[in-house]
Amino acid sequence: MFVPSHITGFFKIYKDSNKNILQIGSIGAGITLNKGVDTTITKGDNEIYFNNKKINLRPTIEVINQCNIDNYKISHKSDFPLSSGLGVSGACALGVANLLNKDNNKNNNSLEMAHISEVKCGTGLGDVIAQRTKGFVVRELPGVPNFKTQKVQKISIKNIDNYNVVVEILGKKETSQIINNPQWIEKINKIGDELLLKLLKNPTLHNFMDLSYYFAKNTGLATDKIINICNDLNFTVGASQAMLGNTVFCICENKDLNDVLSILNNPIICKIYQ
Ligand SMILES: Nc1ncnc2c1ncn2[C@@H]1O[C@H](COP(=O)(O)OP(=O)(O)OP(=O)(O)O)[C@@H](O)[C@H]1O
Ligand SMILES: CC(C)(CO)[C@@H](O)C(=O)[O-]
Repeated sequence: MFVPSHITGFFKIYKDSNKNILQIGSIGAGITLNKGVDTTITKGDNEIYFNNKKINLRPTIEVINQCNIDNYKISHKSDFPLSSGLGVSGACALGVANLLNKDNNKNNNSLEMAHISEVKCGTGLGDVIAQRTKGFVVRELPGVPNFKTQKVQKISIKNIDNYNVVVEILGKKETSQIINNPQWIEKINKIGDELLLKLLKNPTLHNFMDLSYYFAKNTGLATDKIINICNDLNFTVGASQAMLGNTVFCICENKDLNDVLSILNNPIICKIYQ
């Protein structure tokens, strides 16, 4: 079961504790990539493997707990590491939830299960909704119900084959340390507030990258190192920090790909997956 990775460019957090957990989440915009996580479930001793290493991956465990299964071996094969702003924990949670719900025709539940797991673990607020939608995704209301009420849009991209998403992972950053911190929430929400409307007025990849860079820089989430790399990539469609990680992502046209690769140390070339 393949689930694409997801990069959030900018977002705003909605965490009202009086609300149902399905309504907690974020609004924002991002893209899914053709690299991600492939998950399988076989019989075993209740173990979870991530790229052949046994780990206790909380978002996956949360999904299992909701399903009451036993004697499983879950294997996540991922193109990217965890904690890098690429929505890998969400891809793992949604992959398991999709597999566990496939047989009993409850597939609509799998998104809810994965979202609940991500919110409980503090590992994501909107990734799995975008990962289910796929493509260039705008989330106009927080949480899962809005997926059903069409408040999640897939923006069409003209000439999509001409675009590459180049990813450079510089280090790790735990999402929960940011989205559970009141000072960061305030900064993120102050800057993130008007960006979605600006994107919807002009829904292009170029504008998405401009707004993502503005968000990364003005929230203070991006390090100087990331800002410098983004500035070096200013001849492209745009470059910014993948939220919420210590990772640069750049969208470039085919004609600029070699120049982008020459600037980065460990570039990973992806395509937008829809
Ligand atoms: N070796 C490990 N063993 C167990 N859990 C791990 C290990 N490495 C990372 N994790 C867990 O993986 C999860 C990563 O979630 P996190 O949200 O930070 O990253 P992500 O989903 O990959 O990216 P994003 O920033 O896009 O959400 C966290 O719960 C973290 O504790
Ligand atoms: C919080 C987040 C940026 C982590 O990847 C993402 O889940 C989102 O856009 O809500």
